[in-house]
Amino acid sequence: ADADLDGARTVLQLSQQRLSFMRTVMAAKWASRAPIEDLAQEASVLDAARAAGTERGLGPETVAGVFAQEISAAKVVQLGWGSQWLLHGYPADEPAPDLTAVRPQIAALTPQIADALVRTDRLNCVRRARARLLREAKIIVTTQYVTARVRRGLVDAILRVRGASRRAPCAGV
Ligand SMILES: C=C(O[C@@H]1C=C(C(=O)O)C=C[C@H]1O)C(=O)O
Repeated sequence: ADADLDGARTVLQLSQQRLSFMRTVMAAKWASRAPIEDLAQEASVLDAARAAGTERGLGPETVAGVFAQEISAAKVVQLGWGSQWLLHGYPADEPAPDLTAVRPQIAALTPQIADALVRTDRLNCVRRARARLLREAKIIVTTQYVTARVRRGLVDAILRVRGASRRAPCAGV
């Protein structure tokens, strides 16, 4: 069961890494006047998440549920930067990044997150798992513009991840 908490901690660390790309993503969109939300890109992220889950014996929709929260978090952070630049201007002489260069780096985190999720499928057997993870999330997920609600969304989605087949009872976990 401690392994499950450990796996969840790793997912939170990788989520923090993923969110730390979002300032760059927003800068690229700002320069090209592209909207924050890109539904085609979201669909491809969710497809990759389902496939990664299935490959690892996880319920694909439960893995997609985690990535739905990753995406929602990503948009909150981008909106934070967009608001900041609307109010105060985009930083002088900061070059515009290339979105097509950043997205592969973000995509590379998907299998890593899925690997860590494999270790969390018995989290439901861990005492006070939600409270413990919320406390961890506050320490680990510190990207600017992340809110308590964003952290809660991530933690709750992690707690819902399950193996694809029927589970043994918690006794002995
Ligand atoms: C990160 C991006 O912004 C948004 C968030 C996404 C994500 O978290 O994967 C995908 C598409 C966008 O709605 C992006 O456009 O790549």
